[in-house]
Amino acid sequence: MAPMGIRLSPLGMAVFCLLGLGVLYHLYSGFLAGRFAFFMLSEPAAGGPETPHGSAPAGVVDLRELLAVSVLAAVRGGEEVKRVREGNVLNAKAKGKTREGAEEQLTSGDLLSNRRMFYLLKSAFPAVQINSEERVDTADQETVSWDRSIPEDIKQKIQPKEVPAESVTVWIDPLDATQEYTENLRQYVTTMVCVAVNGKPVIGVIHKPFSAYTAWAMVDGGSNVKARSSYNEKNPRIIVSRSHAGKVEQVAKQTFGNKTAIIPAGGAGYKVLSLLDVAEKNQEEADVYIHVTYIKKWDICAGNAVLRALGGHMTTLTGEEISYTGSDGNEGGLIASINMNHKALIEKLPDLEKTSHK
Ligand SMILES: Nc1ncnc2c1ncn2[C@@H]1O[C@H](COP(=O)(O)O)[C@@H](OP(=O)(O)O)[C@H]1O
Ligand SMILES: [Mg+2]
Repeated sequence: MAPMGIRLSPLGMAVFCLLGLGVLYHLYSGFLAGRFAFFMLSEPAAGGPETPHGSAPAGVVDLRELLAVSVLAAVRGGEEVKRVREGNVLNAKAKGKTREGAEEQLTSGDLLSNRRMFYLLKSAFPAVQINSEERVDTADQETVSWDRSIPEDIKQKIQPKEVPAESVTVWIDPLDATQEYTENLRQYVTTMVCVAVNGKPVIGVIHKPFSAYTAWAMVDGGSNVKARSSYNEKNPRIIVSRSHAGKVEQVAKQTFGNKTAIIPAGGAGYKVLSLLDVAEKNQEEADVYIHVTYIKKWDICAGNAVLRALGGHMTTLTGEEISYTGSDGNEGGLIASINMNHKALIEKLPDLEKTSHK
């Protein structure tokens, strides 16, 4: 049998210590040092380390640049959405059904906008993960490049802020409210880009192609849009889906009473804008946005980021934050509000499980 106690000679001890130091040095100079550098770079880096072309070092992205490209992508995608609608050749076809059995439409507007938005973002930030509602046809690449210019209003309001490229997930919705687009209800249509960092929605862009209106916001950064000065907390107007409603009317009435005003509208982007101070002719106003069926993360991420940046909230119906990494679906419904007691709203909601079995 081997002896239980092992004795090392002084030479053995020295070799052992040297080996240990070697391992520590390797860890520190490689992985840990990299992490530490990213951490330092996450601080606003006015005049920080830059490559000769003024862009962030490899492996790192500047959120201000990402915001600028996101706005451009939403606008450029919107041009396609508008062009297809005005040309009246939508080539609409069914791409499938939702879990509730509603037909999901796909048009040339969705596909052409997606192509533009995806390749613009991908060429500007090749290292970043991009999740889009529509599939990208790699055989049909578009060569669109970003000239690296940052619009004046973004420059004035936002400081450069670098984060590791691997922590970023971009979500694109090339045409929100496709159903309404096919019905020519143009006011509901938006294009959206969202940037999540470690799953948290940080940058949101919501663009209305038919009125050339764009809202953007960055958490802990700035925005070009703000909350309204007041909200009706006692008798809130509830904005809900017109084409994927599920039991939302029932939920809203059970929560706020039978007389509560319910506004059916298309598009998740449009419904988030209805909670804000948006000076737009065809934009309705509401106090709370509720959605009870399954929904995809590209539909809600940009609105979630904008609300969060302005001090509002978008959570599941049980009050959980939605993480914008991993799977593309959100199962828990959503409730969005700003300048209201969001927790109190959630506590008022009926148990959805019970409601759906009624
Ligand atoms: N139950 C569901 N399943 C899948 N997608 C849903 C859904 N409910 C809503 N959505 C999507 O969420 C967006 C907003 O929905 P609504 O207008 O009904 O409020 C729409 O996105 P798209 O138009 O981008 O497909 C819609 O398709
Ligand atoms: Mg959508």
